[in-house]
Amino acid sequence: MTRSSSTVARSSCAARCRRSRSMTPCAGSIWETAMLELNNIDVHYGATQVLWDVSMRVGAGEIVSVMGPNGSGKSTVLKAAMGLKKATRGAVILDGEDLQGKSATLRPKRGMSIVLERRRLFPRMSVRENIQLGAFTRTHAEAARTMDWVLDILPDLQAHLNATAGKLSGGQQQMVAIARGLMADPRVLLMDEPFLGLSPIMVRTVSDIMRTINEKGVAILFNEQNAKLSFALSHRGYLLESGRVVLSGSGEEMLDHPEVKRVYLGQKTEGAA
Ligand SMILES: Nc1ncnc2c1ncn2[C@@H]1O[C@H](COP(=O)(O)OP(=O)(O)OP(=O)(O)O)[C@@H](O)[C@H]1O
Repeated sequence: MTRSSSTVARSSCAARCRRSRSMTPCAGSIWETAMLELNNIDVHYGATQVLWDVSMRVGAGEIVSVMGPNGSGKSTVLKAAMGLKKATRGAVILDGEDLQGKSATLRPKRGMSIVLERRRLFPRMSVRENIQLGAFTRTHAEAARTMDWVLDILPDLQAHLNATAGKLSGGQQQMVAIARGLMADPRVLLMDEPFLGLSPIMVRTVSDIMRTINEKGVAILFNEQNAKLSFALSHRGYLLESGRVVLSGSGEEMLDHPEVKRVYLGQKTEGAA
């Protein structure tokens, strides 16, 4: 299959997914009332372009995944959304406000925060100190209130607040990283490879935590290269290949797409040799 024929087929599928959105509970009005929008984003590292014309939407209350193979640009999408990597073209819109070109520190103030890939904790600091770093834009009183809310979502952290972060297991460290992201009291939480390096049990635990966070009214945009995990957890998903969005739809539609099944789920599909 050639790239061009594949792209045409996939683009029409993406359009069909959008047109048929009322068939799925997650889309419809949510699509129309996008909270976070990436519009036609290009990103370069030096002279090398890694994202081309990437457009994505995250509606209030949605879990949205970005799936794709190694090096397809998933992390760069999240970094561009968070302002950690400047897009060379396009716009990042949060609740109608164009954040493109504005400082990354404005995002938490506007209700967006990120859980970085590989946790990025300060290993010699305590769990409490690591978590509190996420509240750097907030008052002491606000941070204290949010800490209670965070510990309600992640009660297992309570017993480890005074422990040295670097001594925790990978799964516990991921909880700390999530807690730190939540301390900004975000309305949209970006999660860069939240399952990286976790055991299957911890993957289930972190998936459940993501659902709980979402049920509390926080929209989530996350990336993951396992198709099943990505699309089973998300209301909607995007497939990114070589820096381009090649397919989008509801989680169910993505899991049911013949190409996702064949290439990313290793399933034989009708007509396949
Ligand atoms: N700091 C950087 N400098 C130069 N190139 C980079 C940098 N970061 C990423 N890249 C390149 O940009 C492309 C996209 O990388 P990115 O990390 O966004 O992909 P990814 O889909 O998240 O990959 P992975 O699943 O392996 O984390 C890759 O070709 C990568 O080598």
